[in-house]
Amino acid sequence: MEKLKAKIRDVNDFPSPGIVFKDITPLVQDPILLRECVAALIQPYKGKAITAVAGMEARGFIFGSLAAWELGVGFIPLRKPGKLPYDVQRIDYDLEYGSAALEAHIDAIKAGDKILVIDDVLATGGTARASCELIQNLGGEVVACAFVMELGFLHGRDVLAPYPIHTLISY
Ligand SMILES: O=P(O)(O)OC[C@H]1O[C@H](OP(=O)(O)OP(=O)(O)O)[C@H](O)[C@@H]1O
Ligand SMILES: Nc1ncnc2[nH]cnc12
Repeated sequence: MEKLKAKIRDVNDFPSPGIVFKDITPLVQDPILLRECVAALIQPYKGKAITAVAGMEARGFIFGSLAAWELGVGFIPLRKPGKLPYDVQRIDYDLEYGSAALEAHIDAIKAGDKILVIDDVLATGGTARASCELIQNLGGEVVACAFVMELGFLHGRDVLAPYPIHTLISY
């Protein structure tokens, strides 16, 4: 996983002063590492009963849709407000650098669906926790949350305590 770390770039003071932003664009531009990264993300869930992968806009779309493809299941986009065209359910939450909201189509998940949640970064856990609650509010079951990296000093794991977590890299 050191190879992955080497391709994640620190950008200081983005998007606001004091934040060290973990930029995954060098990683996703590397075709071999991108494949290795997605393979490692989905490894614990191969052969498990997963109905769909859900990913959060925007970076969760990159890893989530590739993971869905590899697992042979569909992808559910959890989007920023006002982007989904049909009827939505919404959830509001806080993150490391502000507050935000996500929406899902009301027919994206059926009762009993088993959902794997995928994103690039687990920071405060606000985004992932809200995503899990949105999925549950629509009747789905969250099987686990998988992330490329975890910012351990922000204790997102505690916020996500009710859910199994899989991360590839920790800072
Ligand atoms: O654990 P948290 O503190 O909630 O932070 C993690 C979230 O923050 C980033 O998304 P962001 O909202 O910046 O959106 P983006 O993917 O569109 O850049 C990241 O992609 C995660 O979704
Ligand atoms: N420090 C960080 N770098 C990249 N994405 C983030 N999402 C929340 N905090 C982040």
